[in-house]
This record gives sequence, structure tokens and C-alpha cells, in this order.
Amino acid sequence: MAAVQQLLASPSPAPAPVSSQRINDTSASADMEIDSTSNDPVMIDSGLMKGAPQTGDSRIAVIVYGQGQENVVSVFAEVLGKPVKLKRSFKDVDHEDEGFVIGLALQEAKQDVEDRDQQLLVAINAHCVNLGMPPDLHLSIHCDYEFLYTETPFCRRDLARFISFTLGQTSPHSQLMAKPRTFFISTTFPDVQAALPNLDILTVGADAVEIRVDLLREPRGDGAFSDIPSLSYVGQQVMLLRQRTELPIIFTTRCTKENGKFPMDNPDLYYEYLYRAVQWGVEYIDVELWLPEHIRKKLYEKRGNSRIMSAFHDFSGTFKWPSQYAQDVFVKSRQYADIVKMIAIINDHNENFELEYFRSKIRAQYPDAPPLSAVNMGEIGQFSRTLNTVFSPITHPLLPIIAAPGQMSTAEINGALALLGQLPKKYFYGISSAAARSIAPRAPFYEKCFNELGLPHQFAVVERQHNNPAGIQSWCNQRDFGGAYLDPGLSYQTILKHNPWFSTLNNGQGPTLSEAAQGIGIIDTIVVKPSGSSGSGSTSTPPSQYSGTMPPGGQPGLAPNTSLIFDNASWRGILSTLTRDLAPSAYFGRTAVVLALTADDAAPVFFALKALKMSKIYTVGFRTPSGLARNAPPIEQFISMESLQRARSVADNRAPFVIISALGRGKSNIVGMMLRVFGEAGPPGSSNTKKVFLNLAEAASQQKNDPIVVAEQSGFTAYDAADVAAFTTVESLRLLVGQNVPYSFVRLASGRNLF
Ligand SMILES: O=C1C[C@@](O)(C(=O)O)C[C@@H](O)[C@@H]1O
Repeated sequence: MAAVQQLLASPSPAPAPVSSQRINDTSASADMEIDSTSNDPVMIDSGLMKGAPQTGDSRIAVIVYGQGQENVVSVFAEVLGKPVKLKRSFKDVDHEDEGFVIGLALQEAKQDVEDRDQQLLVAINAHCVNLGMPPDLHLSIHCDYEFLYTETPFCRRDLARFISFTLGQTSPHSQLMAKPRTFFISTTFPDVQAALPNLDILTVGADAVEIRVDLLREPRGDGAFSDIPSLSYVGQQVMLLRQRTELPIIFTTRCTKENGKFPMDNPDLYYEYLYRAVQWGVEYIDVELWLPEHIRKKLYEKRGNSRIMSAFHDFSGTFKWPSQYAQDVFVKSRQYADIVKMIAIINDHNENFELEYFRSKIRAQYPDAPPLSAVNMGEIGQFSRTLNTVFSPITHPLLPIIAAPGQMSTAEINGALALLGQLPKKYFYGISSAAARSIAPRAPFYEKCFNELGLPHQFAVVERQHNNPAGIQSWCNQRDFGGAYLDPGLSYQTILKHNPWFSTLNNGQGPTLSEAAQGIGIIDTIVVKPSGSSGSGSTSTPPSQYSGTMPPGGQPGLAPNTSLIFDNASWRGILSTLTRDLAPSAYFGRTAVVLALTADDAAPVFFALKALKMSKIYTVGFRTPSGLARNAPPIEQFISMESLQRARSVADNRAPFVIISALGRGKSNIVGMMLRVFGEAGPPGSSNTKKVFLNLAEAASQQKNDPIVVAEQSGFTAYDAADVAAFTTVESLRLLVGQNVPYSFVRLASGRNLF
């Protein structure tokens, strides 16, 4: 550390060219401390992190651009973290272009798009809707994907999401299927534009948003509306929706026989619309079961990274869940589906129980089948809507109409579950230090969410004294404990040392650790789970032994058959912040600098950087314990001017790309210096992606040496603690109450609108 201080005290050196021989010279490492256990770049999926970024499609991305739109190619390249080349035709693209993003003008691309080498390249038609023309039909049909965008405003986040998803670097479906309950909101707007102002509030509690394409009404210009909205109109509506929500979209063309407006005389039209939705990178495609098999099969085979939701609705009033027909419907649906949806009108309340029996029978009989989402319609069927756990359709009071008879909102579903004793009132706590509360006050937001979601729970912030981690157990060891977040998080050892009750859980084995908590060692979320049949053997403390302040309404002793899971949400907050405007591939194989006073502050950062497949982390200000280094990319501590110089002079993608600081305000000149040192643009031929700075310490304060300001002046894209806190809040709500609250709503509720 002394050496670092000395280094930091000296003036900023000019970049010195260092020969590659010197970089590879192992004798040069005599003055550096390697904290890692291995120096192999972490480039393989360890399988440790579910939903973490994947390498995905490694073909060369060729971006077809319209007249005067070549800039969009550079933006694609920046987002992917690659350099750009322009070419004259698809056949000019060859293996030498691997690692580049290729731009191709529309007129030239049209010539040989059909003959392109599909093993080598992936073709993306980028079309600017502001120019008033629909996309070129030939290119729309023949390119693999189509990105529709507005020039002003240009929504980079939308591009990052589109390209990460279509190239398979992200997988929202696997993340959603890991949730115990999922909901989607069926929007019924004739024009998505009308939904936009309320979208944040409308989507609280939803895991996905359905666009009912059949309900869209495209003005024809003569005061009337087209019978079917045109593809170019639908494309713009999808674009508008995607620009305003980070939630996955479900694209639905509901037919007239199933309570929709899409005509049924031409099944090929369904293919045309649904396949185009795949090309637009829509996450879920609703494919009705009545469609001819060859269409359903083709859509399933060509779905890319989109997921197919097979849909069956029976409005006859004669459908019976115990019938062979119901089972046949399931068997037929599952053939070409990632999710099977079955929805029927019933006449008797008992039929809700028949559906529950059907659900469990299907699960037992077809354990490898896609998940089943099944509900009954009408008021009588509402009970089944509270019991379905896979993609339950929901509505919201702010929508113009409900999408189907008997639809309920999340708040109504939760209210009903609470009345039925399925969602008992629990106490949740924000256990924080005074300093953390002032940086990112989360408490009012939790209360607001509980209200909005109709959850019966109570939330309270409890303050833990600085440097005193004792007393946490008092909040957890009570019958109605629902869960807690710790802000800041504490190390597993510290919690256990000062709160011995936790060690008595699980028959003395202690609380269960999630994979993230295990890898990071810092706990910021305590989740309550009903135990499996094996029984946790959790030990309740009798009142006489109970130490600490009793929470209002609390009864000492953890409820029987519950277990506690120690988890970490902040690494996901960091990961989501870093990938908001960039695809994960922008980070793959590159290096980072992490500044912190303690390894504990850096631990979640390491885990996020590992998920991003970064190849090396330079550290400043702390030593990395070997346990932490094992779960991180190789680490080198900056301890001397030479080690810093070396890192700065690397003439390729190994020069630090990300700087993450957890150093407080008093250390902002150290951070500022690092930013200036590493802020220069890369050498020619490297990517133009702006380097990234993340300030985890405190919100931007507009003072002169504010690291955020220095970072922006030094050419970085900068994010602050509030960004991470909002994403972390989203994650901790998911972990604690199983409900999704969009990031944009968190930002809105904390007083900063994102749009
Ligand atoms: O399939 C469904 C389910 C639904 O029909 C319902 O019953 O809530 C509503 C539709 O918008 C959606 O596509």
C-alpha cells in the first residue's frame, strides 16, 4: 500500500512505449505481487452463475445500413466492443474479418444477401424509422435479424439489449424460469404510445410485457384504421415498447376465435408476422396451436434465441381438464414449445381443482416437458389465476380493457393469496448503517413496492451501528421473519462470529449459501425459504434466551420448516449496470482496475467481472485473500510505478478497459489520477468503445475532483452508486419476495427518471 501511495503521490507520467518483449519478460514480474492462484484467463463457463452472460454466436456481425446511416455500424461495434470495417458485398467478408463488425450499404447488401455464407456471418438489417420509409422488404426477409431504431433519440440501451439477446450473450428465459413465479402483463392498447407514460407503474410485478398485435389499430389516414396493422407499423410499435422497458416482450397475434382480432383465413400471415418478431429480437413468440403443424414447426426451428409460447384457448364452455382431449392438447403443444399455455372457460368452481390435478399429473407424467402455464377464464376461473405459477397473465387498472375475462392484477392475485392464507404477513428488514442509508435510501421504495404489489408484508429499516455487526440475529430469529437486506453487506465470517444463532441452523451446519454468496463471501441478502422434505432442523431460540430488541409484532423463534439462505444481490447490480449500454462481449477477455480499501468492498465486483469473462484485474489499495482470488479472474496488485506503467502500455485489448472504485470521497484524487492515466484511447485498429468507469462509493457531487466528472473528461462512460443501487434493489426484491420491479420504476421512485 505504501508503494501505491508513493506512486500516487508522483506526477502523472506520460505514456511510455514499452516493447512487447518487455511485457512478456517474466523477470519484470519481480516487483509485482500476484494475488491470484492462477494466471490463466477465465474464459470458460464455470456453470457457477446461472443467467450470467454467455459467449453466444461468434459469427461475424454484418450490419446493413441505410443511406447516410453508416454511423449506426460504429455504434453496433462500440456496443459489441469490436473495431469496424466497411465492405462492398457479403462475399467480400472472409475469415480475416473475424473480430470485426462489418458495415455494408443497403444497395450493395441487396445484391448477394441470399447467397451469403451463413456459417461465417450473421446479417442484421439496421433500419432508421425516422426516414419515413418502411425497411427494404428483400432485406427484411433475408437478413437474420432486423434492428429498427430512431435517430433522435438514439436508444443505445435498446441496441445493447437487442444485440446481446439475438447473439445469445444473454438469456432472459433461463433466468425467468429459475424464478418460483412469473407474471406477464397483457397490454391492450391500440397504440403503444399511449402506454408509454405509465409503463413503469404498469409493469410493477410483471416479468414480461405482452404486445397484443391484433389489438393495435393503425390509422389509415382517412380517419379509419387498417383491418390488420401493417408489419412496418407493428415493427415501430415493438421498437417504441422496447425503448421504454427492459422487460422481455411477448409478441401475440391472437386470432378471432380465441378472443382476438387477427383473421384466421391465411395462416401464412401468422408466419410472416411471428417470424419477423423473431428477427426483431422479441424474446417470446406466442404461437397458436390451431396453426398448421408445418408453420409451428418452422417457427420453432427458426426461433433463434426467442422462445415459443404455444397458446391454446377454449371458449366453448365444454372443455374438461380431466379429458383425454386436454392431455392430447398438451402433448401436441409441447412438441414445438418452450412454454405451453392452456386457457379455458369453465362452468363450475370445481373445475379449478380439476385444473390443479391436471397440472400435477402433467408434471409427473412429462417431467422433461416445457413448463405449463394454465388458467381458467371468467370470474369462476379466477381462483386458478392465483395458483398458476408460470407466466400468469395479469392486467392493471390503468389499462383500457382487460385482455380476457377474469384477468386480475398482481395486487389482486397477491391479495387473494393473502386471504387464502397462502401469502402470510411477514416482516422484512433493511439492516443498514447510517452512512449507507444516506447514500441510497431504499426503505421508502420497499414500502411503495409492497403497496403497489398488494403484498401484506411489513417493512422496517433497522440501523446497525457502524463496526458492530452484532444483533442481526435478533431481526431474523422470529416467527414472522420474511427476509432482509444488509446495506452494506457483511462477510459470512463476521456475521457468524457476532451472531452465533445462525450457526445453529441446519442442524448446526449454519445457513445455506447461494453460489454467489459462496464465491463472494459477502452477504447482503437473507432469504427465507420453506424447507424441503429433508427438513432444515432450524433451531428456534426460546424467548428466555432471546437477546436483542424485539421487532414490533414479532414472536421469537424462526418458524418451523423454514431455512435461511445467505445471498448476494450486489454483484448482479454491478453486472446489470456494466451491461446497460454495452453487450457483455465488450468486456470479454479485457482487463479492469479495481480500487478499494478492503477486499470485502471489492468482492462483489470481482464476481461480476468474472461473469463478464474478464481476463485480469489490477487492484489498488488492498490485498486479495486467496479464497476470493479463486473465484475471480487472475489478479495483479499495483504496488509500484512499474506495474502501473506496464498495464498502461499494453498495446492491445489487454490495457485496462474498466475502472471500478469503491474509494470514498477523501480519496478522489487517487481515483482521478487512475482515470487520467488509463483514459487515453486505444491504438488504431482497436475498438472505439469508450472505457467504463463505475463509482461505487457515493453519488456524484458535482465537486471539482468528483471522479464522475473526471471520468467523463477523460473519455470514460461513467456510472455511479445510484445506478448499481437501483439494479441491486431490483435483484434483492426478486430474491426476497419473488417479484420483479423494473429498474426504471426504481429510478423513478427514487426521484430520477431514466427517460
Ligand atoms: O394467452 C393469453 C392469456 C389471456 O387470454 C388471459 O386469459 O389472461 C390474455 C391474453 O392476452 C394472453 O395472450
